[in-house]
Amino acid sequence: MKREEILKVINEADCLHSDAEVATALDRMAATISERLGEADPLVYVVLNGGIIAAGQLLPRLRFPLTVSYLHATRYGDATSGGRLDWKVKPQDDLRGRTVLIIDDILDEGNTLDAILQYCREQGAKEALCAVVINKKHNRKARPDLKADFVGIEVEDRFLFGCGMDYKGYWRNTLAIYAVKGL
Ligand SMILES: O=P(O)(O)OC[C@H]1O[C@H](OP(=O)(O)OP(=O)(O)O)[C@H](O)[C@@H]1O
Ligand SMILES: Nc1nc2[nH]cnc2c(=O)[nH]1
Repeated sequence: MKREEILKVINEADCLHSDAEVATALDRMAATISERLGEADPLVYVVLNGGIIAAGQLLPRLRFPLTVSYLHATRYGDATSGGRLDWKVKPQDDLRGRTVLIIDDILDEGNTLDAILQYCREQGAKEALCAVVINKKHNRKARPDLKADFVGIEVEDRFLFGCGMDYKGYWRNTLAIYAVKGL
């Protein structure tokens, strides 16, 4: 994409949640996570690429013992609708008997997190939980009862970017959450 097009996307986008609103949501999430997992010595996994901002903002708010690593799974690429999940890097630690917390930017249809959590449980995790900054509100979840354990903000059913989410590779690097004009 040309620089002018990249700038046009953000200039024309609707800002759905400001930096301050996302920060407040992260504070709330961190308090709930700390209450639930403060004693659990969790293995925390960031889902690359989208989870980098969520994790970078959330982890310093968690003031209890935990370890952090990453996994890499993707199913959208540059498209605005998802395909098959492509596992690029699976968790490298021994998950047996551990509490696992997965951090990602968004639970949309939920195929990504559903597969990741299932994998962790198959590997022997005692419990596998997930935290997302955004839950997208619609009735196309991979399973009707699919919910994240910790959610920051419920967002309308549009194609989003910012806060880790990309538009054709760009604009992951905002805290605020935007919807692409017309999408
Ligand atoms: O709930 P779902 O419909 O499965 O979508 C959610 C996933 O989509 C995005 O990742 P993407 O596949 O775009 O890869 P990326 O993290 O590299 O952007 C996002 O970071 C989530 O991991
Ligand atoms: N960038 C982006 N990635 C997603 N992955 C799942 N839903 C979305 C979305 O709305 N925007």
